[in-house]
Amino acid sequence: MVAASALRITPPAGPLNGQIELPGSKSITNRALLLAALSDGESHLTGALKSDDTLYMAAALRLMGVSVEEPSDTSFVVKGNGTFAAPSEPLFLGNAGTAVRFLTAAAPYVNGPVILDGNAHMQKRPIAPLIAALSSLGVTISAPTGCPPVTVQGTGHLSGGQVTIDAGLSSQYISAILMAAGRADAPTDVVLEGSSLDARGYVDLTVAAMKAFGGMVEQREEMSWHVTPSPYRATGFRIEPDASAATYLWAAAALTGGKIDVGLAPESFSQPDAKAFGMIALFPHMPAEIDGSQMQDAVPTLAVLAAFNATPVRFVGIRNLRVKECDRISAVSTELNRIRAGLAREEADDLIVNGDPSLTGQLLPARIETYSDHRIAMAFALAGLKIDGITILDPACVGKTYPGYWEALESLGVLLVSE
Ligand SMILES: O=C(O)C1=C[C@@H](OP(=O)(O)O)[C@@H](O)[C@H](O)C1
Ligand SMILES: C=C(OP(=O)(O)O)C(=O)O
Repeated sequence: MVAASALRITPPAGPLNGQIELPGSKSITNRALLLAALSDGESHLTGALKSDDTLYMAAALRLMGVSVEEPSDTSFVVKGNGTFAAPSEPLFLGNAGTAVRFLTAAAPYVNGPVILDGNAHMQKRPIAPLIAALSSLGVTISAPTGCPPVTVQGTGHLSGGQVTIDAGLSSQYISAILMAAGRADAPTDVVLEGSSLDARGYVDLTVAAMKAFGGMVEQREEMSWHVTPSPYRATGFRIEPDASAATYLWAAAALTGGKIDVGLAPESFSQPDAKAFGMIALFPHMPAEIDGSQMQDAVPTLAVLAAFNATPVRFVGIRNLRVKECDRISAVSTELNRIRAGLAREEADDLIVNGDPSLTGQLLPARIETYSDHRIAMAFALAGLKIDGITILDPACVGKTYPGYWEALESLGVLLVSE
């Protein structure tokens, strides 16, 4: 079914009820793969996500001489020895932000040249602040366009020291440096420029994953972290289910008045997007303003849900959504307006959704453009649970993080027709 060029969704007649086994967390899987590769010994990762983003990461590590085996659909066995071989070809990482950013900071451990590249979308996603930070640590590195491709001349070492980084565009720059710094020659102080950090919860995930592999890292102040080098230790590591994936199912249940068990209570996730549950639970009385800065990947889910809310919702703190897989502020606004003109608008970097519960049950034919962005496809499928006529173009793009998404909806009784 995912080979179809479009999927038409039929609104279910009643509430969606059932149980769904979520895929593993993308963020945690890609952290664990890198940390296992930087460890000496054999790590067993279970509950892992197998999707475009994690398979690009695994393939890149193999090209750098790391043994990465896949004994099952949800596990990886990684044998690292703490060094990376020079890859014989450029590392192609699709549109996986985590893989590109994390491997860029780890590339100095290669003894030789490394080129990190991605698809056309990735070649528009900024990486200059990470390049500047690594240069200041003495790494020979360049990315002439400010986006991938990135070329690193590795020496097998990272010096450590003090590094200041502008993480205004992505928290992944900090996570990348912290993980790499665990193996540096000297302690590293990572200091953030500015006074606030969007997506801070992802840095907390990084710190937790480093500690699980024996890393020594502490947050010293609001805006600084200290890493003491110590060899990462291979370990058995269980990856938690993906919280961003859970948001679609929580929203599907809220929209249809059903109950979907995703196997884990919202408060049990350590990933930032689980916070979105608090907003979903308020539907159809979501607040007039939602700050998306600490649950960024859940904003498309919340925005589509907001289209059916009793009152309008303004999303603030979402500037970074412009540099994700696509410009998500513009994509969500454009596609909501495709369903019905006036349903959403952009105001500077805010998104305003003019919730209208009377959309429910209407026939509003709309072919939703998904911009190769898994989250646009998954979020707009939710509109198809309430409105007749919603067709999702390029449905296979969900393979970036949730290849089983359409099957999950079908297992809940949603009728999908391929076109
Ligand atoms: O560190 C991570 O795993 C992630 C951090 C966030 O990105 P930014 O830090 O670029 O906002 C998030 O959007 C992305 O899906 C995963
Ligand atoms: C922004 C995302 O991904 P990444 O930055 O890891 O490519 C996402 O999964 O929504």
